[in-house]
Amino acid sequence: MLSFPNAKINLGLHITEKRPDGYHNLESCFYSVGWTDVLEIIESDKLTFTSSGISIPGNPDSNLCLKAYNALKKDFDLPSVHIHLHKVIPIGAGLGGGSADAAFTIKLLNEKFNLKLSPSQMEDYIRPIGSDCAFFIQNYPRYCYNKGDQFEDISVSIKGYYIILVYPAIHVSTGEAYAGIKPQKPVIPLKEVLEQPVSSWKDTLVNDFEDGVFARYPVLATLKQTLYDKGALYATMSGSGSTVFGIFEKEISVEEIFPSEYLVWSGFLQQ
Ligand SMILES: C[C@@](CO)(OP(=O)(O)O)[C@H](O)COP(=O)(O)OP(=O)(O)OC[C@H]1O[C@@H](n2ccc(N)nc2=O)[C@H](O)[C@@H]1O
Ligand SMILES: Nc1ncnc2c1ncn2[C@@H]1O[C@H](COP(=O)(O)OP(=O)(O)O)[C@@H](O)[C@H]1O
Repeated sequence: MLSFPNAKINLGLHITEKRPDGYHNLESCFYSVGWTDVLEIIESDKLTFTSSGISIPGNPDSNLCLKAYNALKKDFDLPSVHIHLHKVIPIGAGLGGGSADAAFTIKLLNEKFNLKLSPSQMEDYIRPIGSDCAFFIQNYPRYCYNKGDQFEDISVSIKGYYIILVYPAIHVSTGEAYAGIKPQKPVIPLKEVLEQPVSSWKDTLVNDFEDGVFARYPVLATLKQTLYDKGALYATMSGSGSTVFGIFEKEISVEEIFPSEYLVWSGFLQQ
């Protein structure tokens, strides 16, 4: 059985407070985009994991797909499987690719072995594996809060706009990005900003990680400005970076804008 774990972007991101457990509370809007990995699960005589495409740092035995399998295995008599992941979404890029792989593993196993888990039960299995994993279970644009693992529906739609995502081959560690933050409540509530048209977001929709990460990697600020120069209505960094994206009213050609080592995805937003 095959599935296609997709990336997310953050529309606004406020780190509001440090929690007693060392994590941070945040508020953001997670928005699914069509940059995808490919995940296949087949029955096998022993549990194995392989990957192709972009090389994944770390030991394959600790891949998030296996963590997701093991989380279900504790409660269900699952058969052994072979999991193959073809990695396309850049890693450590603020796109939540690894979290999507974990969540889609749970969804695929639920379907393949008819476990009859509800979306909220699947969210409970995946939450301990990574803060933004739970989003990918239901996978539609939502306001998120707490550690980024609790959700509310929201009226925001950028469906039909054209988006360009650019990963400039810089790996930002999520933990380090959080370490550089001074938490504070936003002046204008995020939900209020998101109800306004995209064309007004430039001065009001803010990612709190930008200042610290741009100070370390000034090329990211240049990249954001390039997207505005090309006509973006709105441009920002996604999550803790380093991917920067621009939202455009219509399709634009991305050829020759960016250096060849950058990974670029563009397309119309479907949700
Ligand atoms: C920043 C965000 C925002 O969308 O996305 P990405 O940039 O990763 O896509 C997320 O909060 C990333 O969540 P996720 O990538 O799942 O983080 P985790 O693996 O759970 O945590 C990595 C490290 O980041 C810090 N961390 C993470 C989440 C959180 N709410 N507070 C934190 O302080 C902790 O130091 C933790 O050890
Ligand atoms: N299936 C996977 N895909 C990507 N990264 C994975 C995966 N499994 C484990 N990891 C580990 O998780 C880390 C961050 O993954 P990723 O979700 O891409 O980050 P981010 O959400 O910050 O973009 C990587 O450094 C990698 O070592």
